[in-house]
Amino acid sequence: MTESKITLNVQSEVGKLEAVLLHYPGPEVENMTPRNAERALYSDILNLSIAQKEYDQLHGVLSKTSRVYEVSDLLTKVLENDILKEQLIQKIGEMEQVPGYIDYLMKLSPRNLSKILIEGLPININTLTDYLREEYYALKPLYNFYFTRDASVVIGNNAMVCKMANSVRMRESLIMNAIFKSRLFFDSNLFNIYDISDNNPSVKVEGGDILVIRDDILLIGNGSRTSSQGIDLIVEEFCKTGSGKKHVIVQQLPESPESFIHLDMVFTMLDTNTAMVYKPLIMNSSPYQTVYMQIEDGKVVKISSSGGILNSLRKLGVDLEPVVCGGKADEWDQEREQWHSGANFLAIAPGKVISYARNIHTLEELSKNGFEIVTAQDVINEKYNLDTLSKCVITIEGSELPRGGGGPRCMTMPLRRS
Ligand SMILES: NC(=[NH2+])NCCC[C@H](N)C(=O)O
Repeated sequence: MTESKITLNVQSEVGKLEAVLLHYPGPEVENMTPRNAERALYSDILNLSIAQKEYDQLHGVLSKTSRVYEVSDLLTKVLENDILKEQLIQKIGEMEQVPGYIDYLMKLSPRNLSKILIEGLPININTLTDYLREEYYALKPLYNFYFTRDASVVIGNNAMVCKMANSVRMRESLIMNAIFKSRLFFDSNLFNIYDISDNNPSVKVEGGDILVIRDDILLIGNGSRTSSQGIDLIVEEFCKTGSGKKHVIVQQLPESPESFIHLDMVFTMLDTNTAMVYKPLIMNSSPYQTVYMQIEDGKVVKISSSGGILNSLRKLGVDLEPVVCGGKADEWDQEREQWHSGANFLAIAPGKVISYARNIHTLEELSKNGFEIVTAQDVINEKYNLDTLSKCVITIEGSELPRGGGGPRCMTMPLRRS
């Protein structure tokens, strides 16, 4: 990471990625047992050493192609400032109801504190009540922090801090808020959904549900992680900035299975004119509505049901060719590959995307659509010059990482795209 500040700017899902925020998965992802894996929002427990090797491939490709920021480095820098440190610790003490640990945390060095805030802090057991509670942690590990996509989002020049649906991910948002608010690294406006939600428990917003399609179009998933009340707040904030027309397209999502948690698990952009779709939900008729909202000079002037994401976008001049996750032939392949984040792509430039190597039917479909398949290792070793390829999928190994419940889009938070 270099030192100069950058201005946040994201106006699309596919513009050339210039800066991205990552978190290298550490011991926090293993700090669980089958008894509490579900509470950690995991369907299985990862083998960390393999997950890290897989993550190295993602990290390697992104470091070659854009500027990479690591959350724990930024957090450590923030904690070097005593005032910011105290503000963050107080907030955590209050939100996670651990006032008794504040003095201890304040005495830790910035690096050590950053580690504990991410990897968790075991509870001091000196009362019978604590003993019988069978709780191992005072501060739970941030099991899901390697999915940096979810706790904050950059929309235009704004950083938005999310209000997570599950308390086990709440600290991620507090940390992201401290990082943006410090203004040490990024120039941007900041709005925090927690702060503007007025403690309304119905307000929930997570970044995996938010796609910036164009500077005037947001596509938002509405399901277990992002509520209608949350979307109404985003609409209000999004309306306030700038003048003229804006468009919000909302796609309802099923509550289960858990692979439908975010919109980016069923729909992601691959190029200016191509999207990856999970066909049963995006192209077939289903009980899940697509709703179009038009906003003019700060006011919602129209809300109507619209026949699907592709149709809504086409009306706004964004004509997308869908590529079917799992291939067109077999619904089981579609279901299985969607489960392993087969629709979750990150574009690092128009038509240049990253995905897991395991989803072979999806890759075959992409190949039929003119995408060259190259491995992350070959890109890292400079066997390919990405500038000379027009459309490509860079594949990373993914046996362990997808067990956490997400893919390349979930694991990356774009800070700047051109
Ligand atoms: N943008 C995404 N789809 N993120 C996936 C997050 C998965 C994570 N286990 C959770 O349940 O929160």
